[in-house]
Amino acid sequence: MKNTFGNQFSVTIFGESHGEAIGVVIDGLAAGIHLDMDFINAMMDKRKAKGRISTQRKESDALHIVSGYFEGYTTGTPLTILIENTNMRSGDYTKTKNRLRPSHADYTADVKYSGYQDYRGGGHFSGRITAPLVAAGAIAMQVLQQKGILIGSHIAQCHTIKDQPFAQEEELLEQQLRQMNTSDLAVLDETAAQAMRTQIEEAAMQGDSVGGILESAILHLPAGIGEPFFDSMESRLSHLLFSVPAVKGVEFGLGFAFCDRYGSEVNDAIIYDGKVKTRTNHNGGINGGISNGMPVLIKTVIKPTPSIYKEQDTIDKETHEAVKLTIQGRHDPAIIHRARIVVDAVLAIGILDMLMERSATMEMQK
Ligand SMILES: Cc1cc2nc3c(=O)[nH]c(=O)nc-3n(C[C@H](O)[C@H](O)[C@H](O)COP(=O)(O)O)c2cc1C
Ligand SMILES: C=C(O[C@@H]1CC(C(=O)O)=C[C@@H](OP(=O)(O)O)[C@H]1O)C(=O)O
Repeated sequence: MKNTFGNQFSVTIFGESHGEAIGVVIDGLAAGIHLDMDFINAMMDKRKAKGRISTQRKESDALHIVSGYFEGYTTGTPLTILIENTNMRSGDYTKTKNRLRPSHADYTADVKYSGYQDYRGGGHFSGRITAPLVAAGAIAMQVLQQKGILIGSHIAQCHTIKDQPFAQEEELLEQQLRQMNTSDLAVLDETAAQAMRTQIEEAAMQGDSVGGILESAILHLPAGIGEPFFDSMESRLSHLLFSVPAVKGVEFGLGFAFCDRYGSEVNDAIIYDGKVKTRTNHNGGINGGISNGMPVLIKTVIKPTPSIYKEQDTIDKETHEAVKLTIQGRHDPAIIHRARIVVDAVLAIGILDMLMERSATMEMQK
């Protein structure tokens, strides 16, 4: 299915950045779940553009639940959420309509949709469509939290500034996740946070943009979730992560850093401490595509925002002549601080879907 993800907990997203509204249809929610709107809105708030480090397009992202919800509880039928677009400046895109933005989806959208796509603001390819994704992820997160599962991320690196890494010790990691989940700028080290802000603001002043790396963790996930090959936990989570605009790389555990290590250095010794555990967690909580009960550890690379104000080389899509592009409009000088909650949201969607698959199999056959 093209615009839908999930087998048991499925989300279908729709809308364009400059259309009337964007939204999501969620299927697979049980009847009788009391939605914690304060929790859901707090997650929505973390994606919002704030200050000089974000786009100046301000949207309230108010959630209008139009189906599947009655008197504070889910009904068990498809839950549809609409989010109105209220602050568009479509004129910014008129003059440069034929000039394909380097690194954005203007060219690929044009080829795929034969020129019928809504080009304003990147249309359906806009980061704006991650707002309904966060709404769906917040609902999934609420369900997971009731099962004791905790998900969170921090900005491990923004351009050249590094945060301290997540703690390896589980109790400390849990504290850090809880701290990040109440922070607006998800950085552990306050000095690094300030340096990141400065670097983003400096890039913005130059008409440029920066990217970075998010580090995420999933805690208290039981062992045994996932499938051996095509639906391995890595496959399912990276499928979702690569759906987020501007994500260009994902790694689990040591990831690419495995390349120059000996097996004897990076094999995770198995121990028993009330339950089966590993002494180290280089594999990021997953073996054979299946969770092993240790924290699931993921890194995600977010590229610098494609729409920059410096002059760029491109072509006119009608004439194919080489032209210069100077954009107008309101863009994020960095995406990473807003994408962090989108990453948490898609991880929650993926984990809930996999847990529901597992429990459906066990319930029916055991
Ligand atoms: C939360 C969020 C905000 C974004 N803001 C912008 C933006 O202001 N300007 C822009 O050009 N791209 C922005 N992007 C990224 C583009 O949407 C994305 O790079 C583009 O759709 C091309 O997709 P790709 O980078 O995955 O290839 C944003 C992405 C996210 C997740
Ligand atoms: C509006 C949001 O982000 C937008 C993401 C985006 C893009 O190209 O991805 C481009 C800009 O929007 P516009 O269509 O107005 O140029 C950003 O402001 C949002 O995330 O809510």
